[in-house]
Amino acid sequence: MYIFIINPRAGNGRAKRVFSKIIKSELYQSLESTYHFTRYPGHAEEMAKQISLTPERKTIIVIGGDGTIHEVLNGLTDSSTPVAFIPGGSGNDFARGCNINGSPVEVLRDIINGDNEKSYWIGNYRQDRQPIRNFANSIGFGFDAQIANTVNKSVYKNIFNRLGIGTLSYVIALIQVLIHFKPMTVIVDVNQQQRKLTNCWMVTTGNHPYYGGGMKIIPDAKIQPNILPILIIHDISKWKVLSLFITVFIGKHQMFKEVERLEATDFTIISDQELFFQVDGQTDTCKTCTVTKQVDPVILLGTKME
Ligand SMILES: Nc1ncnc2c1ncn2[C@@H]1O[C@H](COP(=O)(O)OP(=O)(O)OP(=O)(O)O)[C@@H](O)[C@H]1O
Repeated sequence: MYIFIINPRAGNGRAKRVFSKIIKSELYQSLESTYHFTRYPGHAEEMAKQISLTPERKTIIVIGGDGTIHEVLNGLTDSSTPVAFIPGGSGNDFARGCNINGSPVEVLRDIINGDNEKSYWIGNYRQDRQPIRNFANSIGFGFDAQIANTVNKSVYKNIFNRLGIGTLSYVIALIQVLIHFKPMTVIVDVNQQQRKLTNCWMVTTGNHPYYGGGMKIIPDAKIQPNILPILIIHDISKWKVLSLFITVFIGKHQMFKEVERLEATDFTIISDQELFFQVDGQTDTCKTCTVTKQVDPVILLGTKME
């Protein structure tokens, strides 16, 4: 049984259009399936939870963007329900990171064929004393989070998304944030080593390289168990940050001496002040956060990743 979860708001209606193409295909009509549209934020998470609790064998096929897959991965109660994703959002970093491409019906064929099945180790995070949550793409503290926050609140986001130049929103927000940004003082605990960073711009990790609709924030990140690739930018001038972020688009920013690239099974960030963070593009604040990898991978269908 295939159960489709579609976010009709994702990609300004793109996910809905993607599903209307799929529903007309012979392939879809040959499947035993049901579908559900999300009706409000958080609904995909609730549905994924209910679906994963049913005893039948089923596959969840998500049509939406990064926010929708984030919700579904947080709703799963265990890793026994395979998940597939057909991109229908604006940024679609999850699809990019997992090498899910082709027309909607081609992606559906890749899902049904079943020979494109891979393990996907999602990330876990615990902000302050709240319950553990999952991330599909990335979690970042500081500068990248403030950029995501500015983009999400902006009036230009939807306009640029409609024009297919959504990354331009991040460039504009980067300049807006750069003008006022104050570097953070944080304690970062990586590999049992605590360091105090007094001029820290950002601490970011991801399951794959992409952020902000295609920026290669951690160019060599791979979907793998147990290891978090961590990028820390600190002790850098505002002007140099600008040139550094220009190179993010081609994934060359790791050459800068102010960029540290570490690996760990987990890390904790601690601050006296509320810290901005972004997780899969949505923003929040916290004073401490521990990040790790989930031990049991999600079974992801329809991906051409290595
Ligand atoms: N029916 C609905 N009405 C309003 N918002 C919804 C509804 N269903 C889901 N949402 C919310 O829509 C938000 C945006 O979805 P999503 O992130 O998938 O699309 P996107 O922002 O266009 O794509 P991307 O994140 O890839 O740029 C999600 O945070 C989700 O909670």
